[in-house]
Parts: sequence; C-alpha cells; structure tokens
Amino acid sequence: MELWLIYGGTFDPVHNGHLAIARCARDALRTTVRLMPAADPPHRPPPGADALQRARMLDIAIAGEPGLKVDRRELERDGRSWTADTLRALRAEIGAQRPVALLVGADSFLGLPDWKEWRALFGLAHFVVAERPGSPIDGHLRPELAEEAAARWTDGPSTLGEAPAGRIWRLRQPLSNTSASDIRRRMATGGDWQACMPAAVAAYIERHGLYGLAPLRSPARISR
Ligand SMILES: Nc1ncnc2c1ncn2[C@@H]1O[C@H](COP(=O)(O)OP(=O)(O)OP(=O)(O)O)[C@@H](O)[C@H]1O
Ligand SMILES: O=C(O)c1ccc[n+]([C@@H]2O[C@H](COP(=O)([O-])O)[C@@H](O)[C@H]2O)c1
Repeated sequence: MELWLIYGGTFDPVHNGHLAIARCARDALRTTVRLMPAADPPHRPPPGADALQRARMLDIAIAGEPGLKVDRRELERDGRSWTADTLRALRAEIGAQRPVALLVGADSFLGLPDWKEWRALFGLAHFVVAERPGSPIDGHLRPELAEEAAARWTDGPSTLGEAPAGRIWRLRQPLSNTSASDIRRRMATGGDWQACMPAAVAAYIERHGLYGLAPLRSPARISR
C-alpha cells in the first residue's frame, strides 16, 4: 500500500530548507509529501504569520510541483495542533492498515520525548528523520528516546511501506542551514532574507507586509 507521508511544521515562513527535504523524501520514498501547517502550534510562541497566511505561502511555494501537496487538516479543526490528535483523526479517516509516516527534521526528533503522548506516536506512524546541521543524531538521543527507538531503525526506505507504523528511517539529504527563525531575524534587522525561499513567497510576504515589514505599495499607488 502506498505510504501516506505527512510533513508537519509551523512554516513561519516556508523556506528552501523545508522544500529541499520535502523533495528529497518524495523522491526517495516515491510518494506524495503532504505539507501540513500547524494551526496553533502548542509547543512554541505564537507564529508571526497567521495560519491561513502560512498555508497560503505553502500553496505558493509548491505551486505546480508534482508530488507535493498542502494538507490543511490542522486548520480545519479547533484547538491546538497536537500531532497525536492529528494522527488519530487521520487513522479514523484512512484506517489502521495504511502505512503512514511523519517527516521531521533531526531537531524535532531529538525533542520527541517532550511531545504529547510521544510513545503512542510510534503506534500511529513511522518517522522519517531528515538530518539538520546543528542537530546531530548519533549519540545525542535522550536515553528514553534511544531506548524506544533502538529496535525501530530501518535501513531500507521500502520497509516503511510494509507496516502501518512504528519504524524510523533516516533521510540523508544535502544539508541546509536555513531556518525560519533566522529568516525572521534577518527581516527584523534589515538583512537579506529573500533568497532563502521561492521568489513568489518572498513577494507574498512583501505584498502583505508580514513579519513587521512595511507593505509594498503597488506601482499605480506609488505614481499617484
Ligand atoms: N533546514 C532544515 N533542514 C532539515 N530539517 C528542517 C530544516 N528546516 C526545518 N526543518 C524541519 O522541518 C520541520 C518544520 O520546521 P519549522 O517550520 O519549525 O521550521 P524551522 O526553520 O525549524 O523554524 P524555526 O526556526 O521557527 O523553529 C521541523 O521538523 C524541522 O526540524
Ligand atoms: O504534538 C506535539 O506535542 C508536538 C510537539 C512539537 C512539535 N510537534 C509537531 O512537529 C512539527 C514540527 O514542529 P515545528 O515546531 O518544528 O514547526 C509540527 O507539525 C508540530 O505540530 C508536535
């Protein structure tokens, strides 16, 4: 059965690092990657852009690109975007047998023991863990995670399609240093940030004056 691959994130804003791992996972696992913006991320300060804007930036970033989709399921329900709740709702929709995997960066995976009902997540989905600079995995998992993960690592991506959940596969992709917090910092300090994302996403941010930037005026208004 085809693997259902979800890539959750705050995407505040989406950047080239996100797109690189989404593309790499799509190609390695030969399945559609569903980029799923968190409506109300429970574990971090409120995002700089609202949920609809973050989803819209994702639409723009992946427009016309095969094998990438935006999944708005966390925007369509009330309350905080706990991953355990999202995966249970997904299971109710697609059943217990379909292989499901969650794509996360290494920093997210290292923090997994802080997630709500984190051990239960292995009964709901596989994990695909993308390497990320500054977040080494080997020898850096907290003991409870290292123990829970020990028998779950798999070498072959194809094995993810052979079980509904519970395995962990490491995606080794070209590393990218890009982070949304660095982009927001550059915006606040007048640094260069546009090259960190598709030009159409940067144009959306400028047009709407997101992240405290002054909205760009249209040429017609400027000439008046
Ligand atoms: N450059 C990157 N390389 C690998 N994984 C990444 C990269 N950027 C983000 N991720 C992963 O993508 C997921 C969503 O990330 P998120 O939207 O929080 O972006 P971020 O750049 O980490 O943002 P912030 O700096 O605001 O925390 C997380 O699992 C994160 O680990
Ligand atoms: O459910 C949780 O407890 C939980 C805690 C931390 C992160 N997550 C999810 O992990 C994904 C990446 O989070 P972030 O903060 O790096 O964008 C996103 O889908 C979050 O909702 C989920």
